Amino acid sequence: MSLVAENLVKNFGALAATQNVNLRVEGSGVHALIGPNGAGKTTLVNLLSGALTPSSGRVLLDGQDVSRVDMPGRVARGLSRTYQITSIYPDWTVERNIALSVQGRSGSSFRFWQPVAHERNLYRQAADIAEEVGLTSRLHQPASALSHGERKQLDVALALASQPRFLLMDEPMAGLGHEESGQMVQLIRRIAATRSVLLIEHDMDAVFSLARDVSVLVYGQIIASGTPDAIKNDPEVQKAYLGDDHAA
Ligand SMILES: Nc1ncnc2c1ncn2[C@@H]1O[C@H](COP(=O)(O)OP(=O)(O)OP(=O)(O)O)[C@@H](O)[C@H]1O
Repeated sequence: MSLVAENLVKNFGALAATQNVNLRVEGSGVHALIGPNGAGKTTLVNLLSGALTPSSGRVLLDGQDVSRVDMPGRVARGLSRTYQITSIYPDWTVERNIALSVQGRSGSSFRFWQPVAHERNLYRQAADIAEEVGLTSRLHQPASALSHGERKQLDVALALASQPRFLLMDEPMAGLGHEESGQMVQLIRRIAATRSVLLIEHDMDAVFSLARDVSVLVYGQIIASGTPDAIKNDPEVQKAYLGDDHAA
């Protein structure tokens, strides 16, 4: 189970948003990607997920070159992502939002000869995913009735609908209060027990409590990769990004 960026480059005109990035995300657990605003974190996730094509370099999924494979193709190979801006249908119930995502991402077309059994199966899977993200009690509520934190949980549920082995999470704590952030940390920990998670996050307490490995991106380049302790104590990282707050 490995997701690898190899000499990855992305240019937007004259701007090199991703500069020769080498990154290896492997095994279950959380690999955090941190860096200042505009460092190129979202661009890198877009390259890994297939939303963007690299200017040069490769993305390897379990050793296979997927650089030219589109997003649905990568989802089918076990790579999914959450977004900074969610794509939830507010008038639909939580259950329906998840069920449609299961159907949409399973790649299997509608089985017209057993529609009822198929639908039952979709809703059973939706209920299982809702349970995993802690939304069972909200299953039959419209998504518009959810709190901001619950909506983030639903966003994670939609990403889990394709049964990914790799999950790219783009700022899942953004806009969450203290308690909601704590719940999201627990949820990510549960997810990462059996999956490989690449987490982009500005909340350093969350990053350092969750991550097994941390990579630091500055001006499109990875300036350091290592354990949370090694990163906290790296003078270059402190200078470029962390300041003294997280120095041990
Ligand atoms: N489609 C695009 N066209 C042109 N420039 C872009 C495009 N997408 C991103 N950029 C630029 O690339 C750089 C990296 O942006 P990116 O959104 O990847 O950074 P980020 O680290 O995710 O930032 P943040 O933490 O604020 O979300 C920025 O200078 C941004 O303006």
